Parts: sequence; C-alpha cells; structure tokens
Amino acid sequence: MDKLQINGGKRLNGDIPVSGAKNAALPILCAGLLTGGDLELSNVPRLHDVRTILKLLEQTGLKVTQDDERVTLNGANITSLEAPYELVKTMRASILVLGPLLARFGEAKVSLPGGCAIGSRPVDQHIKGLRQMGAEITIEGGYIYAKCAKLKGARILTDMITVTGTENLLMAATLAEGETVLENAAREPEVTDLANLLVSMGAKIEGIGTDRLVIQGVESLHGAKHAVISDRIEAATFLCAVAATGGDIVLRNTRTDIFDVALDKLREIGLQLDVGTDTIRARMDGRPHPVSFRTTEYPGFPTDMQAQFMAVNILADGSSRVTETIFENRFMHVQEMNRLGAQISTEGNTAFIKGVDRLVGAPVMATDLRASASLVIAGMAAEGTTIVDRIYHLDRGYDRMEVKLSAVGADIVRIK
Ligand SMILES: CC(=O)N[C@H]1[C@@H](OP(=O)(O)OP(=O)(O)OC[C@H]2O[C@@H](n3ccc(=O)[nH]c3=O)[C@H](O)[C@@H]2O)O[C@H](CO)[C@@H](O)[C@@H]1O
Ligand SMILES: C=C(OP(=O)(O)O)C(=O)O
Repeated sequence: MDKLQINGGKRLNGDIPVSGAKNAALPILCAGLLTGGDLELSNVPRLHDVRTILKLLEQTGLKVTQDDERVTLNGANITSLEAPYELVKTMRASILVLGPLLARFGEAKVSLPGGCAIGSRPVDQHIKGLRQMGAEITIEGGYIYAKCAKLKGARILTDMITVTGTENLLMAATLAEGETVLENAAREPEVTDLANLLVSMGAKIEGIGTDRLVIQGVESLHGAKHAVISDRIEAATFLCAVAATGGDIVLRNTRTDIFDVALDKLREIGLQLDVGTDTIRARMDGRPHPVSFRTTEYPGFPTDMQAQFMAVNILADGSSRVTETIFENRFMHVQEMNRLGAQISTEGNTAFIKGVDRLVGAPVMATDLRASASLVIAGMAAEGTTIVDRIYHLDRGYDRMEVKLSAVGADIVRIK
C-alpha cells in the first residue's frame, strides 16, 4: 500500500497547475450514457475515481477513447444496464448511472452504494424523485431495480439539498416526457458544469445555477464537446497548504468565479490573495489566524474543505470552532492530527481547536479523501518526518498531489 513520506518545515514557492474537478468530471462522464453521439471531454483529471467510473461505463458497452486529459465517449452500443456492487462499492458516484440508463433505456439495475467512512450517505431522494417521474423501483439483494418505458416530467422537491441527487434527477429529466421542475436543487458549480454540458447536448434547462431547475424533456440528446471546470477543492487545498507552511505560490488554470466562502476565510487566516481570472497568487508569512465556520451547501463553506482548514487552524495563534453539518462522521482526521501535537476536542458535530505553535511529525493514517489531504498539509507544517499511510484515498481525488507539491518546494515522496 503506497504511503507518503513528508519532511516538514519547507516553505512553498512557485506555480501549481490545477486539474479538472473530480466532482464535475464523474457526473459528466455518466452523461455519456444519455446519447449515441460522441462526447468529447477535455480537462478530465487523472484520478483513480475517473478510472473506476470509466471501467464501469465500459462494462455497459460505452466506448471510451482516452488520451491523457482528453476522453471521448460513445454510447451508440450499450449492451448492459447494470452497475455491479464490485465497482459501486469503491466509488459512490457510480449511482449517477441510474438516471441516465433509466431515462434512455427504460431500465437499470444499480447496486446501492451504502455508506462510507464519512457518513451513511443514503440515496432515498434519488429514488423518491425517479418514482415521482413514474419509475417503478424495487430494492432487492442490495440492488436498485428501476423500470419505466418513458419517464414523465414532475415537480420534485427534495427533503434536503443533495448534489448527486440533483445531478441524477437532472440527467433523467432531460429525456423525460414533458416538464420537470427540480425545487431545492443544489447550486454547486459542479452541478452547473453538468447542466451546461447537457445544454450543449441539446437539453432544455432553465434556471442553471439557481435552486430551481426547469427541464423540458427532449426525444434524444446529441454529442458535444466540453472542458470540465477547474477543481475549486483542489485549488483551495493548495491555498491551505501555503497558509500552513508559508510561502508564495501561483495557482494556474483555476476558475476564480466559482469559489465559495472558503476564499474569504483564507483572507481571514492572513493569506494575501491576488485573484486574476484564471490565476490566484497566494502569499503567507507568520502564523495563521484562527477561523471558525460551519459547513453548508454552496455557496456556503464546503464540507470538502473542512479537514484542510482544520490543518491550518491547529497552527493558528488562537482558538476556533468548526461545525460539520453535512456528514455525521467527518472528523476522522482529528485523532490523527492530535498525534502530531494538535489540540482538538470534539463534541457531537463540533470540533474545538486550540492553536499550537509547533507540530511534530509522526506516522498517521489517512481515513478518507479530504482527511488525507489535511494530514499531508499538517505533515508539511510539522517538524521532522510524517508518514501518511493509506493514500489510496488521496489518489481517488487528487491528481499526483505529491508531484505538484514537490515542484513548489515540499519535501514529499511516495513510498511504494
Ligand atoms: C450538499 C453538500 O454539501 N453535498 C456534498 C456531498 O455531496 P453528495 O452528493 O455526496 O451528497 P449529497 O449532497 O447528496 O448529500 C447531502 C446531505 O443529504 C443527505 N442525503 C442525500 C441524498 C439522499 O438521497 N438522502 C439524504 O439523506 C446526505 O446524507 C447528506 O447529509 O458530498 C460531496 C463529497 O464530499 C460534496 O462534494 C458535496 O458538496
Ligand atoms: C468525499 C468525497 O467524494 P465522494 O462523494 O466521491 O466520496 C469528496 O469529494 O470529498
């Protein structure tokens, strides 16, 4: 199992290219099932999750041609309408084949994803929405069996804001008969990126970027070309890294218009930010200031940045409080950070952090994707050597993080 060995205490200096967003690429790749035409995608990040979803799509009969960050999909000859447990269990985003398969072929059999390290992660809202569109859905033996000769438009109000739920229902609605209204829709930029792609495939969608999406179903969708948006979570992770270590970095290929409240919090921390249209320069000297926040839906503070900000807060010149409202178990990094000398205690879904002026390297265990990134940041700020174990979590969602960080001065190597 690969590990990262980090010798901390190095300032970061130089340029970092930001990759395409994992959380946009995965639904967009699933949209390849909606058409028999060619979907030509660029800026697709080189991630383990992308390889997993491509494997899943290929076993449905979708033709995949890949040249580095360019992927072309063709869904003219789909032969299987099934997403097996073996693939779904490794990546929850696999549930995103359900809407497209059902809408285009009238049938789908998709394994229930189950929970994961960060929470229970149910998909009841996906099922509720599809049922409202006329689908007959049964759950048996861990699989969702969905059937409907032709989905019918409906007004769907989800109980909560769900990102993947909005994406599944949006894709299904593009090929349904009549009008679908998705109320309480997620507004994340990754949902908007998917919606923009669907429009370029011939879908009729109004309200893109708002919490009310109105979709007029069409008979069929055609091929399109699309560049996946830049990863705001990867970008903000690098900004947290420089906030913790100090230095002067420039992020390239970023999209500064899609950032959320995290950017303001980075300024509060003391990061000096010069924001261009597709670049961000970030400079940091001295200790970070503590920032308190609650995670919430976009454009609020993203749950996917909670752990990385914690890695900055543990070194701050004061105390902070972090509340996680999206997932019930997303504090697995806390005990690992405490092993480096951090002073964090938790009470329910709130963490109380007392900043310390030094961390000391130690072996730590990555438990999920963003927790892994936060431990890399903490390790880079700690004195001595930190070994981050189980980095397969990191590889799911970061494109060669250690290579990008070494290029700007971090002392970090992968041990096979
Ligand atoms: C709103 C939000 O911040 N969503 C995050 C969530 O998206 P992801 O799409 O994975 O999760 P959802 O947005 O669907 O879930 C939001 C909340 O709704 C609940 N839920 C969801 C669907 C459902 O059918 N039933 C149900 O109860 C979930 O348990 C969770 O508490 O995790 C991703 C990976 O970390 C993040 O990129 C997203 O920003
Ligand atoms: C937890 C994440 O992803 P996933 O929903 O694929 O588990 C994430 O992107 O932080």
